[in-house]
Amino acid sequence: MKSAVSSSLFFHSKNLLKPNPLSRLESVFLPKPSLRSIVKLPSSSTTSGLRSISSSSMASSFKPEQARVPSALPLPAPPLTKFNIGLCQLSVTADKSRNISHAKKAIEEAASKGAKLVLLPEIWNSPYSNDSFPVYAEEIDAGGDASPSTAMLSEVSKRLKITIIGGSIPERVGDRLYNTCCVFGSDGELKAKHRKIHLFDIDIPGKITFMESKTLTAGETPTIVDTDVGRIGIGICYDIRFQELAMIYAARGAHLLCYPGAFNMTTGPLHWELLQRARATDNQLYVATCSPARDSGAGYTAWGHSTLIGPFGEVLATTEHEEAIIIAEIDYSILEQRRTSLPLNKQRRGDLYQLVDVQRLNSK
Ligand SMILES: NC(=O)CC(=O)C(=O)O
Repeated sequence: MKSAVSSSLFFHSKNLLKPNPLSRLESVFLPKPSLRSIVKLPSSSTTSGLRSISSSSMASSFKPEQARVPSALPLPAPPLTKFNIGLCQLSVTADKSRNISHAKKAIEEAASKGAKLVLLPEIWNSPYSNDSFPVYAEEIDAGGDASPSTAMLSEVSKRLKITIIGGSIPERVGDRLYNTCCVFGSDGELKAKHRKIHLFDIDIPGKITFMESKTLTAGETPTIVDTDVGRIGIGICYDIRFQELAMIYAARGAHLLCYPGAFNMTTGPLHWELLQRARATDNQLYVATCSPARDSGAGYTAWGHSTLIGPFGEVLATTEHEEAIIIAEIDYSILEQRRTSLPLNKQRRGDLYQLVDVQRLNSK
């Protein structure tokens, strides 16, 4: 078992940031002529045979508003535009009460460094294994002693007046187990619960075999929640591979997608950052992820590399595989800027394809 947390175990992201590419991106945006010329092409002009774009022709014949069914909601005005997010990349042990007190101290440290939103890793109160899930599972809806992990999250979010996306823990409901993320508002109330929709069943011979479906049941609904720090869509780890979920959240007006996740040593190096940047770039919103720290002696070795991605696909803050607390700024005013400069939402071809949000459609 690892020693209890001390603040020296944690690092401010500034020490660990990769060179911030935003400055490079700004220089892409600042000379604006190239982008302006794309947007301002007169509707009659063509370049090398490419069809020109103007919002009037798109609205009439390309039907961008019909590319999302029901139509996409406008981006809501967030309660605040700029704030700090804290990503707590935590070590996880077999000692559940240590994991809970460790997470509590990390949240307190993130808040003391200015985080108004804190994100925890996937399965932070238990080892990530099918043998452990039933043993560590909690009855979240019962609360109190039946769910010490979420009782802690509720207490700390209320005391510190912050929003917490509580990573995930194994949840028991009758004879079923779920991989569940709880969102607590700054009043300590449980605002939303996301049960991992896509179970992680993988078999790459000689590399990694893991079947979550041996013990877990898949969740049934996408989860998007209005908080003090904006509208947030939730996915857990493998959920990030399914772009339709992220597209649905974007069409419902999400500012930020949060994915607690524990990628592994086979897929992590190739896919983890790629998927985060893809979800952010395609949907022109922020994406935040949080992994457990790596424990090479564990049955399942997590890749680490918790990250914040901006709406142009830029890595704003990241870390390696050790324990870390990343503190990074989110600025929602960038969302409209990016969407104005690169107006994907006005350029979709609703005449050629449509994304159907089944839940929203059926609730009409
Ligand atoms: N652990 C997961 O849920 C997902 C993962 O590791 C992968 O998709 O790869």
